[in-house]
Amino acid sequence: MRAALRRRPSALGRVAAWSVVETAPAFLIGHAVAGAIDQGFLAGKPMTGLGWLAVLGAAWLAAALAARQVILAVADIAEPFRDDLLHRVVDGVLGEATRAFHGPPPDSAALARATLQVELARDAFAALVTVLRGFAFTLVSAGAGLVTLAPSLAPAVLLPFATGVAVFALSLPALARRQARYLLADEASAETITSLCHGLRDITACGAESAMEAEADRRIGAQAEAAQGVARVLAARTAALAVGAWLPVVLVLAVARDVEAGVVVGALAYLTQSLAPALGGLMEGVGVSGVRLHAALGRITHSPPPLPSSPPPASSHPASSHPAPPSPLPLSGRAPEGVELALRGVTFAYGPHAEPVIRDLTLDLPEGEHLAVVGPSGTGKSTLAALIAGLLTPGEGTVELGGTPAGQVHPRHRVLIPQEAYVFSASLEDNLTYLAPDATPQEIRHALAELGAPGLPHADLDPRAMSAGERQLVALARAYLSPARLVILDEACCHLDQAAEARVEAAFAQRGGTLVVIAHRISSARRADRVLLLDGGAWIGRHEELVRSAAGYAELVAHWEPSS
Ligand SMILES: Nc1ncnc2c1ncn2[C@@H]1O[C@H](COP(=O)(O)OP(=O)(O)OP(=O)(O)O)[C@@H](O)[C@H]1O
Repeated sequence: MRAALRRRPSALGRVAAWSVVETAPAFLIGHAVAGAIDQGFLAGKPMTGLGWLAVLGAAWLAAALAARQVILAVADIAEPFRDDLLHRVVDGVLGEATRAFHGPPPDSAALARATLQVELARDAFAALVTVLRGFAFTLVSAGAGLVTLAPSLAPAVLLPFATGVAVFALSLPALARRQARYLLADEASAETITSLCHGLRDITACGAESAMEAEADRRIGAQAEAAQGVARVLAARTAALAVGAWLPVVLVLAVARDVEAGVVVGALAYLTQSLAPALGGLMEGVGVSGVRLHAALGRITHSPPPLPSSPPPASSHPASSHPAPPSPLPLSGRAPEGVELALRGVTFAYGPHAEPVIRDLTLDLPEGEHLAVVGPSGTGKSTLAALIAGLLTPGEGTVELGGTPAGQVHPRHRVLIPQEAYVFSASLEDNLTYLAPDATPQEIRHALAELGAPGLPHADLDPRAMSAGERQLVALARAYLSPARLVILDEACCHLDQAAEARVEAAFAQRGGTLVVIAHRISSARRADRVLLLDGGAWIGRHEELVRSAAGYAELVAHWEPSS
């Protein structure tokens, strides 16, 4: 900051020169008011009185023009300050990435956060320079005006004013600490809630809603407490303002004996029109911009302090994070009676004014059936999968599993495996038995053999070190071992080769229960008992029937065949 101020002496000079003009009314106000009253209106010379007021009006006009110039000059100081900070941030992040050549790539999210802090720092810096300058020049102008107008009244104004400034200055360190704590708490709750939103699907799939709700609650509570801490220190500002700005009014009136009326009003004008607003502006400016600048610079120059303990919730993208083991499954949720899946007139849109993705879909899937869902991208296959799993609620119609609304079925009784499989950092056994705590080692071996995954490492899994295909095999084996009678594979084999995919689908088909596969290869559709085509409308039938009866399906098959 010092470097930024020193680098532009001409801008500093302009700031000072225009500040003199801007704060000239602070000097003139008392003299003009006293002159207008004593020499003009009380002396029976209204034109003289008006003349004094006109002088003051002209000074205010010039001050308004000067204020504009001050802002431009301050910008000339603040912009290079911003550029400087930005260089440091970019150099720092890129330098770190270059040094750790074989390490992870540059953290672009951290860079984006840091550049945001730079913008905040620039704004706060400009605001602080403006406020401090305004306070200093107003203090000098109004102080000089007061001392020259009414030396006998000056101590009654200036002493309490200095006390008010001191009280405020003393409260600053505590305010800075509490503001910083508040900013951290705010960031922690934003981060938690963002990652909860990103991991919503996994959280629901794992039944971790109540644990995650408690976590969000904890963060929001901490933020509220930090905000109350800030508010308590801010109360000290009210005391400082009372002592510095309003006590002098009483003192001036108490000691103003043998002083002309115009001089008393002039002295009070210095206080109420110049000094008190300057003190209020200082408190607001330093209390907000100063503390904000302090926090932003702290963020930029130091790594952020660790957030309060407890790991973030699992992201839906294992490769980009270290998911922690999910919380135990909740006790709520029902076991369906049978697993016949029934969709009745289901319509679903992602917003009240959005076009429905699924429109009036009716579908019956008896227990044990294997259904493949196919269709061009964006036609609602994943949305249907989420509706069947009870993760989304239809706007109209019903989705029931064995007579129980899909949303009320306990997570153990239906499993949805998305494209990005969820694996947490724990042993293979922990991962596989999450939905089947009683599975025996023999059952685990059997599941892995059936799915063609006997070679998975048994030691603690590091999701980031595993291939996407390995992660899918872990998730598939976990679903295979679970008691779920409805399994939904939403492109869950997309990272496996065709042979491995065929083996997995065959294993699930033999396992029993109902199987819904969102297919990304024609071979998946061929293996299914029936195929549901979503292409804006919905068509259902056996593969051969659909090839004949649905032009969209024939086109899709023709498109897929060469690569299948
Ligand atoms: N959370 C969401 N909010 C708003 N719109 C969404 C959301 N998820 C999906 N959509 C939109 O709903 C439509 C259907 O999406 P969906 O993912 O179900 O299609 P899909 O057939 O599975 O596509 P793909 O084969 O590419 O995975 C798309 O237009 C998509 O942009």
